[in-house]
Amino acid sequence: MSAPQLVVHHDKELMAQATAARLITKILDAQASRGSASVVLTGGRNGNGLLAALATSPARDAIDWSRLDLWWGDERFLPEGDPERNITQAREALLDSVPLDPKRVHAMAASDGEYGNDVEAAADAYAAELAAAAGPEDHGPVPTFDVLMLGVGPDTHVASLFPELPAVRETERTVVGVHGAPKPPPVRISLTLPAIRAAREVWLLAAGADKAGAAAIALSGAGEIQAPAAGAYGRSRTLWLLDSAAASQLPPQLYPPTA
Ligand SMILES: O=C1O[C@H](COP(=O)(O)O)[C@@H](O)[C@H](O)[C@H]1O
Repeated sequence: MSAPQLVVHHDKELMAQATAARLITKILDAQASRGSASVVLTGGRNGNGLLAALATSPARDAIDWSRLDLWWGDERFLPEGDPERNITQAREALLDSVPLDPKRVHAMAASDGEYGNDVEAAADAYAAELAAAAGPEDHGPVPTFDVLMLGVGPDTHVASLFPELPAVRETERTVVGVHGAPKPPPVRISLTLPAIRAAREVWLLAAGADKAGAAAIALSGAGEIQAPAAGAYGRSRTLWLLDSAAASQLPPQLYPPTA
């Protein structure tokens, strides 16, 4: 477990641009040292803002997009192409404008896909895809993602792990179907906390005043069942990327930093 580190940007636009630059560097470093990079994308406003910033960065062309694996932390279980699906929004923000290898874009199934409306089968299939991508060096059923990003919801949810729902209590499976999510749509697919913790680096994104309470709770010692964001950490690094509005309720011992 790595203790959270905080980076607070002035506003959400700056946070998106700086985080896009950070992600580009991280992908380049991973490709240089391991040949390819793996990134887990998040849905939501902050995640899509980051992808849009990356799309307009001239440095995006430094990335070898054909040597990048993209995974998702969660997906809204809706028909293919639905505008509310996380992958639809990611395609629009960035993915359709860069030369990715389609075989390395690991989408979670849609509700009209090969598993039909069976969200458990769709979750199991994603778990199997992750397990097939993991090697002996990963010591488990999930690849050691270079960066796994999570948008923090105003209720402290991350991926589709909502406070007190069964998915956040999962300790064995790496991917689960989620029912009864308080944020629409109610049916979703999500990585679990054990899968999230397989990542080398976990980046939690929180921008906007509506995230201030969630950041304060998750960073103040709350339990992960009540505050799922508190249970998200990486093997080597856990980075909270905030804007000043989202940092406005942090306790003074956390922010602002003392000299
Ligand atoms: O529904 C979701 O919400 C969260 C956070 O979204 P935001 O719009 O409040 O930033 C996101 O992390 C998750 O991937 C998504 O499915």
